[in-house]
Amino acid sequence: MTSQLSAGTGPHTPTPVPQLRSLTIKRPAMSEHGLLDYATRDDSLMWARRGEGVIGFGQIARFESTGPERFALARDWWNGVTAAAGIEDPLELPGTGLIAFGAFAFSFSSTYASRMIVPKIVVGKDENCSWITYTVTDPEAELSLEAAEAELAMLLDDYSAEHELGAGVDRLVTGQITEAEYMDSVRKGVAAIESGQVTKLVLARDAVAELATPIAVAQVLRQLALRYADCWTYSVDGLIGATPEMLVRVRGDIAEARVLAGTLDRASAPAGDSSYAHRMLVEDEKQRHEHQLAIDSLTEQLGPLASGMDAPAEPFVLQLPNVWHLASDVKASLAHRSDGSVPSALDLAEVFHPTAAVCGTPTKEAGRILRELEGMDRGPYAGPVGWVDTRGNGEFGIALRGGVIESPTSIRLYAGCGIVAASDPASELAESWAKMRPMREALSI
Ligand SMILES: C=C(O[C@@H]1C=C(C(=O)O)C=C[C@H]1O)C(=O)O
Repeated sequence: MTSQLSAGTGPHTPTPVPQLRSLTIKRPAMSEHGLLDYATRDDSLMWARRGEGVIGFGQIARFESTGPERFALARDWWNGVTAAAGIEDPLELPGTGLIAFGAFAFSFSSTYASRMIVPKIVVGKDENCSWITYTVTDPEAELSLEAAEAELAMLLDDYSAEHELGAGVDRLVTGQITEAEYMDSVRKGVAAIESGQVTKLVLARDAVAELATPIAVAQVLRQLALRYADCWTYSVDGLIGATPEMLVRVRGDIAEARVLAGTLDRASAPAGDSSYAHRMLVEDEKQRHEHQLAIDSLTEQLGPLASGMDAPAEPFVLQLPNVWHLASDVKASLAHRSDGSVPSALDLAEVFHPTAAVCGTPTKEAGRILRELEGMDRGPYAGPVGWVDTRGNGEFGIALRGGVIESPTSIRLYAGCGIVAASDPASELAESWAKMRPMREALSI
């Protein structure tokens, strides 16, 4: 059953807004693996770090949009869904009640449809408790803990993904551009910087992993989550990965972001040199400059929306299994608007996207140049991926260190590098490979 409410305006056909009823109930404590115990289906939605987060099963509502208005249309739709929904949520925590997972295209010109998906069942966990949210459209459907648990048990038990042995061999093939073309685009990027058009440009490339057997998505996600414990492991409708970069997290009126820029391949580190990362990142002028540009772009946009902001003067070194990054955690108190509300995680994802860390500086000009130089559609790579609840809480990471599943046996991986005047094409190519390593390892390719 749908109401007469419709989402958005403009060239898009209005998507009917479903009338949802949802019930959230606290659940008993989970095992030490937390949510990972529930990451067994290849088709589930996921946002998790250190066993906490949200996993979604099934799809009760969905919205798609493209173009420059993709965020605004998604927001209108979500506001409509929220207004029409009957939500029973005694917990009222970030992530409880009705939530939607979202994945957004990097560019307004992408053919990738940005999407919001409301799961039928969500299992969630934070530092204090676990919960289940059950959502139905049928006005006659029973909304109870028993019905929710029965459906969850059925989804988890009945599912055994078929990953039969195939005939081919696993291989990695050239994506939309070759390695030589990538290095050429880096050269052109450096020239654009030297001519003063931009100060920084992020240039990306892709590679397609073709597997002999269907991708064991749940297994890949569990591996990423265990190995990349400092990252947020995500899975939204075929977009999967583990990102170290938090575009924005909103809890009540607090917004937080983890800004990364400045990378060092750990495979390049000389053995026994414990000060290597500090010297090559914290004490390196090029890396610090690149990092500062990323911080400035965030704080400039956050400033007008905040009543207070804490941006550390010195970045720290984030150590991941594949690379080291220069990282800064920025925290702000959001300014209340005249109606008392604060911007939602989805509002802020739109404001901050694309950051200098994945696009360049100044953003608009860098975006124009990268579309021209990259020669590929980034799809959802480097776009916001995460979830939002009906109170505006949510988490959107930047969809990095991942890929898009294009068929049961193929996945397109993406990686990019920040280019500044001192960048060297061969080093940037090597860095892009280092950034694809987590997915290649998880896929065993
Ligand atoms: C663009 C990517 O990563 C971004 C670029 C970085 C850099 O150039 O140093 C570091 C972290 C990310 O902000 C990617 O992983 O594809």
